[in-house]
Amino acid sequence: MSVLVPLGGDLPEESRALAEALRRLFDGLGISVRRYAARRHRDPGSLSRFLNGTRIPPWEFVHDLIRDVAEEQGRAPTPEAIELMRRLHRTALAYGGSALNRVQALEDELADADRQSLRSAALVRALEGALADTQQRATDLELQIRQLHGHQDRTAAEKNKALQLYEDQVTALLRERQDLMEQVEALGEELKDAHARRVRAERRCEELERQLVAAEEQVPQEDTVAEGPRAEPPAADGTRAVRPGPDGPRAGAPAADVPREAPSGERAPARHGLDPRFVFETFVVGDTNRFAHGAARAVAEAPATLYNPLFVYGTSAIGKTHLLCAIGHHAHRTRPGTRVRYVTAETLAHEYLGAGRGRGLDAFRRRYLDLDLLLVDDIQLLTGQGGAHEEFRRLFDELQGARKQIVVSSDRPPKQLAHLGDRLRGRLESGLITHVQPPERAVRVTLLRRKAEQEGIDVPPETLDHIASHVQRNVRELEGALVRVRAFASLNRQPMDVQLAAIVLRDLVPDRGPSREEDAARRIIEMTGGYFGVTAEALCGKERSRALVTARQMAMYLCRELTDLSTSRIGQLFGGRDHDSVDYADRKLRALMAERRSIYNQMTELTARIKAVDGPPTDRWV
Ligand SMILES: Nc1ncnc2c1ncn2[C@@H]1O[C@H](COP(=O)(O)OP(=O)(O)OP(=O)(O)O)[C@@H](O)[C@H]1O
Repeated sequence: MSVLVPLGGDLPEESRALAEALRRLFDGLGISVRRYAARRHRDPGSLSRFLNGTRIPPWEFVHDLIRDVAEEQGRAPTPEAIELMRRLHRTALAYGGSALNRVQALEDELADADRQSLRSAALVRALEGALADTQQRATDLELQIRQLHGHQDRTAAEKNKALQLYEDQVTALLRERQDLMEQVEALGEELKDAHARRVRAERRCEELERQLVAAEEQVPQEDTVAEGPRAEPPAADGTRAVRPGPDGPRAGAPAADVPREAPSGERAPARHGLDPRFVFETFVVGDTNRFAHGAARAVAEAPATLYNPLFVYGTSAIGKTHLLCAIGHHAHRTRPGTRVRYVTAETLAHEYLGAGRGRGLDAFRRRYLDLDLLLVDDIQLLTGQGGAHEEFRRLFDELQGARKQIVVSSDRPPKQLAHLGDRLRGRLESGLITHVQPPERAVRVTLLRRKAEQEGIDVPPETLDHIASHVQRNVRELEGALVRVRAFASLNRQPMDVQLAAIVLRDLVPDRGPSREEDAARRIIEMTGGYFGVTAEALCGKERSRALVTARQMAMYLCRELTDLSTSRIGQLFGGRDHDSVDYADRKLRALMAERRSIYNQMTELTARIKAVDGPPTDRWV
């Protein structure tokens, strides 16, 4: 809208003020009137008149100019600047213009006021709404707070009730626990007693079983040939006992007390738990055992001076027990009065557990601390039950401190005896460690020749050589092979030549890794049980019916012959029996096979069946 301003005459003050403000604003654009008029499509004349105050421009022009100047200066027009110009423009219209201008100005102002009033009314409405909302929310929250307070009170009351209940229960349980702990203590004592009684009863059973079998064998039987002098049964304490003569132990024994060679399958009375057959004189020396033999001799000749302890290790049946016993015999023979004891680690642990506490334990300790020479076989089988490792370590320290000799054997080097604990293992490593390896061929031939001589049989050298070349790892297996060849030859009335040996030995000794030996033994037990119609559990159990005893002995014999396991380990697999039981079964079966065709046939058939199967035993054994 264009506004007319009166021409000529004095300009009203208000118009001049507006024109002055417009000119200052326009200067901020930094361009000429003409150029600005061209850019905004305006008439330059009118534009000049606005600026010199001769016409009052419409508000839109003023507003545009404010915006253009702000843009030119790189900013937005400030509300204060707009308001200032608005006031100047209104004043100019009101006082500097015509009546029409004034009407127009008042209308503008009214419109502004109206807009303002509308805005204020809208604001009032919005605020009223917001107030109502806020009040409503406050009311809601108040309600929620009251509900939560109620809930909180109820929960606290319930919690207090539950806490009280728990406290009552805890008090009752604590009381019950105390009672139970007292009962546990009492039962523990009873259990210890019962355990000791069980160990004693087990030993008694073993002993009676041997006596029973020995007694049975005295009774003449149709199919049985007398067995000759019997082996001395082990004493209840697990060592092999001295059978006293009428005047005390071994009256009339040779002056030097040299154990005589016992014929195969029999055992002369033993002394100090030492097997009388195992002396240095009967030990065949070769490259694989020379060092161990030399160390054993040195220890036997001067106990507790050179190597203490002496630790001998190697696989099964390569002469470790033989060397231990030989040391004992030699020491005893050359220094009469030397107190020697040979014991398996298993027996040692049993004795310790059976000793209990108090006097029993004192007696146990005295029995060992009185010794001059302690020979412990199969240390790998020393159980840690009831602190047996610690006890043995203590005995070890005291004996060593008192300059008493200790000799220990094992199927593995001390480093691999982690289960004995670091302290005991350290003691075992502290002396001389010797490794015995399976004998070389020449030694094996010598051993076979000697065995044949003892048995009084004539075996051609080439047959001995054939056997020696086929059975390499285990002397027990080697001797077993000779027994088999002999039995087969005698039953078939054939000469013991190489052909016959080849037939008997075919597949006799399987090539099996050591880790599978126990699996193999378990399979043997299962299959022998199956063959005789009894379970493996019964075979390893305590029942002693005649049929079961024979089947059990056959299984033991086969385990010994067909695996590399030590006799002690085999005994363990048979329900925790000791190695004497296995030795006894072995001797008995050898004799029976040579005498009774039925037994030989059964053993041959069973062996063939066992060899035909190659796989792990069933889960029952796992
Ligand atoms: N070098 C040897 N000279 C004479 N006999 C030997 C020799 N090596 C082993 N033997 C004989 O072999 C049989 C088994 O030996 P021994 O009982 O000493 O074995 P071991 O190594 O202790 O085995 P295990 O750990 O299974 O008991 C014994 O009859 C023993 O006399």
